[in-house]
Amino acid sequence: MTAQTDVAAQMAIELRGIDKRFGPVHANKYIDLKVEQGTIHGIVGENGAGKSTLMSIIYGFYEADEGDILIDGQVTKISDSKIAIASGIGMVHQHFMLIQNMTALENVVLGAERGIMLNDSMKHAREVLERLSKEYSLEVPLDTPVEQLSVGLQQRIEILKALYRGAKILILDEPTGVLTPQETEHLFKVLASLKEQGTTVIMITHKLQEIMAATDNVSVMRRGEMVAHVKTSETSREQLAELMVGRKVLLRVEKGEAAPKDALLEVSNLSWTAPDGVLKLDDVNLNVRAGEIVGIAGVSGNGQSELLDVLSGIKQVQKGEVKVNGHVIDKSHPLTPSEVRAIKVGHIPEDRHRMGLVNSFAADEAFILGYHRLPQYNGKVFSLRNEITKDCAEKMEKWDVRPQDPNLKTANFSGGNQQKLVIAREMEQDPDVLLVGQPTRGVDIGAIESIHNRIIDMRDAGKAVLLVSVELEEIMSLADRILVMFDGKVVGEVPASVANEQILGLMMANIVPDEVKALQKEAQA
Ligand SMILES: Nc1ncnc2c1ncn2[C@@H]1O[C@H](COP(=O)(O)OP(=O)(O)OP(=O)(O)O)[C@@H](O)[C@H]1O
Repeated sequence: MTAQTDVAAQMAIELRGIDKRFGPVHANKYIDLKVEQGTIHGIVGENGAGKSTLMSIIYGFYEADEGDILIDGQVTKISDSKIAIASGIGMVHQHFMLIQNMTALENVVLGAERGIMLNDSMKHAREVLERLSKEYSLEVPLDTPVEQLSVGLQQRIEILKALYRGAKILILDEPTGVLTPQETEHLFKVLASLKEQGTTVIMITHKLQEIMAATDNVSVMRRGEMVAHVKTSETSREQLAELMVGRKVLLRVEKGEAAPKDALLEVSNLSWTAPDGVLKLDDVNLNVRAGEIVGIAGVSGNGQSELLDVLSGIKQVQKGEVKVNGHVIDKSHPLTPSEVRAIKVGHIPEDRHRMGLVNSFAADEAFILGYHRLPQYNGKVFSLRNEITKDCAEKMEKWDVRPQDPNLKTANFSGGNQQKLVIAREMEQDPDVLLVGQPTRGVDIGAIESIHNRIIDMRDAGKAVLLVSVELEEIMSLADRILVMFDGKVVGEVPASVANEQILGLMMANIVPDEVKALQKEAQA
């Protein structure tokens, strides 16, 4: 054995010259990567840099046009996921691959056992899963249908599924994008215990503080190339951001004082009950004035999503009243989402896949989605197609959506670029009231900077912005006033100048600290 193969043998996985094109898009350009055994290795890079493509090649979803993959020092041809799994590779995708009406146990066993799920194999699987759950703090209710479980628990099932199939190398694509801060903390504990037992973890994330907290080494991609490999202990968030984007990035938002005027959005005594009888919005009262950003903080699942859905017309008002720009919306005056848009309310939905885009549409079609009934488009979409495409191309350039191809199907854009498409569409309509849900989920650091600046520009242009985000840092740096929701209620309000993580964290658990109570009394007086 040569000295060189000795070095390679310590690597759990090594990539040599991996190259991949999708038509004209050169997604991975001769990538070299070494991932040491038993480490947590971060992969960062702008939206569209080629991270997911590279991981999909390792997992056998795509085959590289050129290059070699070495597992434990051996060149391994991974032509499909079955071979990847047999080679000890597991992957947890950004969008989970679980069958919603099956239980956790059934999901884990599905596909891993030969033939039908026999009682014996289920019994064995249960024993193995119970052991794995204990060993790695991955407790989940094994017999509950997945659809009834939180995203955090669903992610644990995905990890268990990979471990059950014998994964020694676990790839996580953007694992914390949909997790609460508590769930994220728990996930990092799980990853640390996996590492302790010798598992290698590769994690794609846009969150540089997570890279700093959880990884041993980081590789940086930019525009299809691998531009740097660094030890986490020898780098900083600022340096990583600069390596990713190729320029210095401002990690803090800069904004002046707000100059709010009259309320453009007024919500009075709004309640909404889900079809299963659960009260999701409980007597919500709030207003957003022209020229201010009101942030809503809270652990996800406390009514924020339903609030945005009702305000945007996706769900109908059942009780109470919403006043937008002088228009009253209530039970007897409901409005559809396109009618709400027509009264100049923009909506950037939290879930771009379910609500923001239609995957089979081309970018230029996606760009007028929701606005196609406005007089300028209604009945004319076909005859105006060339203009719509040209307009879309211009906006894509302005918003740096990559690739700048208005004919590309939305499904074929990277996650962050899909988000930029939705944001560009909504902001370019120049709404008076902008409802924003998780605007930077899955978005890279350079694009976050530009999205944050555009939200502040909207405020400074006299628009009313209601921002829902599970990222406390985002809420604290953008909002002028912060409301906290718990169990469908607004439990309190804090001026951004006073807010900090501790105060908001307590309020998110329905404990209003004395200093906030005093401020509220003062405001009432
Ligand atoms: N199936 C496909 N067909 C055509 N182009 C594709 C396909 N999959 C990815 N691409 C393109 O390849 C490039 C790399 O995309 P990829 O999803 O790997 O980026 P990423 O770094 O993971 O981005 P993000 O952080 O936004 O998820 C992008 O330009 C994307 O549009």
